[in-house]
Amino acid sequence: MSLPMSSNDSLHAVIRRAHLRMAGMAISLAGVLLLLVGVVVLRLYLLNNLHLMARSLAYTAEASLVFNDRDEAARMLEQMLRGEDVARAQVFDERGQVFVRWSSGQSATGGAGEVLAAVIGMQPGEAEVRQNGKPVGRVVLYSDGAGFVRFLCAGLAVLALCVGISGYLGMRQSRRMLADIAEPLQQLARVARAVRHDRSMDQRVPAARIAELNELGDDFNALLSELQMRHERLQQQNSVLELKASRDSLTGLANRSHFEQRLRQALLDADQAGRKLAVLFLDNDRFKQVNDVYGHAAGDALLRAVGERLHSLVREADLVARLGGDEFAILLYPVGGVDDARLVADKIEEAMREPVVTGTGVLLNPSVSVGIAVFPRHGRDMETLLNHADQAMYEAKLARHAGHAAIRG
Ligand SMILES: Nc1nc2c(ncn2[C@@H]2O[C@H](COP(=O)(O)OP(=O)(O)OP(=O)(O)O)[C@@H](O)[C@H]2O)c(=O)[nH]1
Repeated sequence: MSLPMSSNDSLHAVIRRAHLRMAGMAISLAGVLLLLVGVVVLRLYLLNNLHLMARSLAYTAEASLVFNDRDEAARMLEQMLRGEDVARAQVFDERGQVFVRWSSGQSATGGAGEVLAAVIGMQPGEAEVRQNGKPVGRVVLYSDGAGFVRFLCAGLAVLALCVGISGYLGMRQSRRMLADIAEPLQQLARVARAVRHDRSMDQRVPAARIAELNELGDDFNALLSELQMRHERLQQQNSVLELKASRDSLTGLANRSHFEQRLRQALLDADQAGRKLAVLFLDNDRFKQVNDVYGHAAGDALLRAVGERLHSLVREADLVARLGGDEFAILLYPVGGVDDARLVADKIEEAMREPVVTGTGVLLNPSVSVGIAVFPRHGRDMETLLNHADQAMYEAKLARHAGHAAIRG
């Protein structure tokens, strides 16, 4: 059976409509057939009944006809037919003349029964009146069709009840089917939507009662697990790449581009929040000599050691970076002002007093020159601040070059 469907019909609506139609059609068909069979059987029964009644009247009317007593015949008809499903009765004498008539008057069905009886071809019930085997008259009875009307009313009421009950059962059945078929599909759609819109791959389709749908859900879940695994692997690889892209490979500190990115963000934030930040620019003193005298590996060891010491001196929120070569930078945010930044610079100088021992046992005296720039006092943008700090560092280095030895052998 094909059902007309609009593209927006839900599965629930389709199942419910199909159930209702099937139940309605089945019950209507069965009901109409039963009514037809019932009418045929009832017609036979009523006809038989009418004949029996006519025969019994024929026995009773025998005396009235023989003694030509019409009053007695009329009384007898009234007595015997009142309350029966008979509309009219006629008693004929032996010449075929009407001897007496009887009518029930206003019928309970208002005439509809008689029309119905005529429609289904209900014939009158007849019986001969005999005396000593010789016919002396005839009794004819016409049905008032009340039996048919009662049967039809009861039949239609039962049919309506059956349609109602089957409709209700159909709805219940469709609800159960909805739970078994539509709900797993809805869950599948919900999870697919969550994956598509929110990229949330940790949701799974619950188990379904129907084997095929359960298998579909399992396959979908397996696919999701695979996708989730790949997604997590990609995320891990991305974060490793991101980390690599923002780190200096020698010291493990932030590199220049990451430092500049963080500095830009911090400047925006400090500007909005009315806070201060400081940039410390650091350059190793006479670093070239380390490389020249002890080799590049010793120079690397010194750079790593300086990086570690710088990192250990600042707060978690601050950022230490190697800008390249023997240059480092520190972002202090938030900071109280120039004095706080100077305190950090002093701590750096203090930390550099401790010599560095390389893997090959070479003892190196680290020394760095530090320049300070504070936002907003020395500049409001990154370039100005870095230039200022660089200039300050250069001046500090000039002062240092006077006497400090960078290498102690
Ligand atoms: N070992 C090592 N050396 C590096 C690295 N990157 C740059 N250098 C060297 O570091 C030296 C930096 O020297 P400069 O800053 O120009 O000079 P300096 O000797 O520190 O002199 P001042 O800064 O004036 O005190 C150069 O010789 C570079 O070749 C590195 O990753 N490892």
